[in-house]
Amino acid sequence: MFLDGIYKSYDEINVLHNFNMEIKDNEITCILGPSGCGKSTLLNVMAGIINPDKGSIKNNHKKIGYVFQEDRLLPWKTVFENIKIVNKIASDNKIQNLIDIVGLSNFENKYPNQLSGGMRQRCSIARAFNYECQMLLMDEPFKSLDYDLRINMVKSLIDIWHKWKNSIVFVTHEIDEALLLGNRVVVLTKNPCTVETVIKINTPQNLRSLDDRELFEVRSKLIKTLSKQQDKGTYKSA
Ligand SMILES: Nc1ncnc2c1ncn2[C@@H]1O[C@H](COP(=O)(O)OP(=O)(O)OP(=O)(O)O)[C@@H](O)[C@H]1O
Repeated sequence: MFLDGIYKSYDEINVLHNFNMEIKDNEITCILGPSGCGKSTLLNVMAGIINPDKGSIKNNHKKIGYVFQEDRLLPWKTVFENIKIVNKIASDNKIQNLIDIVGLSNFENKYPNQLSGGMRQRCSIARAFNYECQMLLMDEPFKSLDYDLRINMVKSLIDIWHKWKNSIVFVTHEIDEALLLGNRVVVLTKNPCTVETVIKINTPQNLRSLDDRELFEVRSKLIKTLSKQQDKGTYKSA
């Protein structure tokens, strides 16, 4: 996908101003940027949910999935049914496997109001995996999870992506998530939102550990770049 000269304003706020970015096929692109810089707006433009004021999007992907910051589950459907609904021909075994991957075994017949916020979000992630899209947009999908669960979800996402090799665009405030997941990490600026830096990480995801030399060097670069941005206090690194 290419975003070419994208502009998007809300009233007097120029959120995206001549924004250009390429999302490579079959890669995970992680996006970091100051709070309120326009990351969700950018994903919404990519998904076609909002139209840019100007600019063009070149996209070969017919099926785009989206994991929103909130779970958006159907309250009258169970966990199993919420996951099934986006791909009704998926086998029950496949859906059960996704439920197990996201750690919701034994909750298949529960309704969203019987789950915690983190469990609902994991259900919405399983639903996105069941959708089998060519491009998956994920807006801070693990933010309601505690550290251990987040790291487990990162590992599950890597396993699924290895089988599937679709394009994933993953917005996060967590540097460690970006380090473990991204083939590329894009840092955005605020007012207006533009691409500050793109860092490529060469070590394959399944061989990465946060102590690796390459990740250590990328972390230092990211911290340096992000510290130039406003709201640098919103970034966390374990
Ligand atoms: N529908 C809207 N109407 C008016 N202003 C909006 C609208 N959506 C977003 N904005 C403004 O646009 C800017 C970018 O918002 P956006 O949600 O895209 O940022 P973000 O980087 O995703 O934020 P966060 O890191 O807090 O999730 C913010 O100043 C926000 O207040």
